[in-house]
Amino acid sequence: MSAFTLADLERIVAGRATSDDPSSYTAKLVRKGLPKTAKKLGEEAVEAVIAALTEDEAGLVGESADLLYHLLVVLHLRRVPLDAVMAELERRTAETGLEEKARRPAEER
Ligand SMILES: N=c1c2ncn([C@@H]3O[C@H](COP(=O)(O)OP(=O)(O)OP(=O)(O)O)[C@@H](O)[C@H]3O)c2ncn1[C@@H]1O[C@H](COP(=O)(O)O)[C@@H](O)[C@H]1O
Repeated sequence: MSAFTLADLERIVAGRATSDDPSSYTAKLVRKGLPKTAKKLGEEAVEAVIAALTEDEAGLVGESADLLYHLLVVLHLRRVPLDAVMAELERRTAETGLEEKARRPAEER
């Protein structure tokens, strides 16, 4: 399992957002502003849907990575911390009572 988390990528995006490094795609995207970045997120979502229906696992993994990255850039531009999204997911899971079960190792369930 990868040790890399969305929180790691959120920190990197925040750092690169104001970078003057011409190679930074994040800085380029952030400079375009929220409307263009949100539109790009929508395009990436459509590409992920198409990949889910027509591509192999590697294709879907690639499009999913693009989608999550662009979502993080939109959240950054809206100044919404990823943690707020995770807290909402946690709140919903707590309502189902499945949270404890998910945290316990499979053999204990
Ligand atoms: N995870 C990503 C990531 N996923 C997708 N992309 C970029 O998103 C773009 C999407 O590809 P498209 O073909 O749809 O778009 P494009 O034609 O390249 O660009 P547009 O002109 O259409 O916007 C590609 O250029 C990808 O490089 C990403 N760019 C950066 N990151 C990560 O963000 C961090 C900071 O990156 P930099 O800002 O580039 O330093 C690093 O950890 C990177 O790995």
